[in-house]
Amino acid sequence: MTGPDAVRTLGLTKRFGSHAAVDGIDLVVPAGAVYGFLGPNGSGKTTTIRMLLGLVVPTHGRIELLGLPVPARVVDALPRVGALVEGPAFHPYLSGIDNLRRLDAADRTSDPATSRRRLGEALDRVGLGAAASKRYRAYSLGMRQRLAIAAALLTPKDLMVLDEPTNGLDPQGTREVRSLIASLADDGTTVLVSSHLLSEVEQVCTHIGVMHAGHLVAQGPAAEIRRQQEAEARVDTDQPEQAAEVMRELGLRDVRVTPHGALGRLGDVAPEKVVTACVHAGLSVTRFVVDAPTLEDIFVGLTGEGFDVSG
Ligand SMILES: Nc1ncnc2c1ncn2[C@@H]1O[C@H](COP(=O)(O)OP(=O)(O)OP(=O)(O)O)[C@@H](O)[C@H]1O
Repeated sequence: MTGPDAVRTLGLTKRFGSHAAVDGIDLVVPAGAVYGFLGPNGSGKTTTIRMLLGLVVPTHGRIELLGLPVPARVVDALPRVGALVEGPAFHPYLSGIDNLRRLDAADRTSDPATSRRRLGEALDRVGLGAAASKRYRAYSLGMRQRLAIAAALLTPKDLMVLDEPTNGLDPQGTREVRSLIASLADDGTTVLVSSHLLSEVEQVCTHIGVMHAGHLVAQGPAAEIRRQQEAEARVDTDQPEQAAEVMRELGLRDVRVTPHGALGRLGDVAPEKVVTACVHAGLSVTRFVVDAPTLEDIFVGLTGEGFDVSG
């Protein structure tokens, strides 16, 4: 997709007293991305999202949403942004569709003439078409969260911002929300989704940003972060010291000698170069392995904290 990035911030900062909840972050969410905004609880994700949506005034920094400066043009940007931040209040004894009808009627920007069609489309969009007339109290947790997303989709959106949409959901509900995120992305909607549970979003993210203590400690395409951050090459040989020397000369970092050979972080060095250089140096290589770290490993390295993978 071309056009401006869906979200861009520069030096975005929020202080509460002397505490910087968000400390000078430069967030870039490209149009068309599913951006996983990850980090442990309290790392500043919600505060960032609230600033993006004009709900909290930044202490410093600039924000652009869909190419428009916020807060100056927030009124023009927000109708194109669907948000799930606090979750709308639904009436337990009303059906899903009646709940949406109430919300739509209360929205001064929506057109009553098209309400019926838009309600149907939003419910179908989240897979609740068949359960539209069931009472809200009979919905499962996953269905409730999908109805909240439908509420954000009553008018077409270019960007969806979902703050911890899988919080409190069982594995089935989590899968439902995840597949909904994937289908929103298929339709060209940019999605910014926050989570402290890596496993819940990593499968659907094209991009990730990792928050730690108010700082954005990593950001970029998910594949690139996986590739660049920590991939390690391991050479098994009966001449470990010489192998380590070759690896250092090639520019590998953190090179260590092991009982069976040597290993080091590849960085930008192509793995095949390691093998070629070892062979050229006259080493007999008995095994060569590249260990790509899991995102979990990377986050533990970046934040010093594990992500709760069980939920
Ligand atoms: N209104 C507020 N007043 C004072 N401190 C606040 C306020 N809102 C957030 N904080 C603090 O800012 C820090 C970041 O909180 P934030 O809610 O943005 O984190 P988070 O990453 O979204 O975590 P969580 O997933 O727990 O919501 C925390 O230390 C929190 O206590």
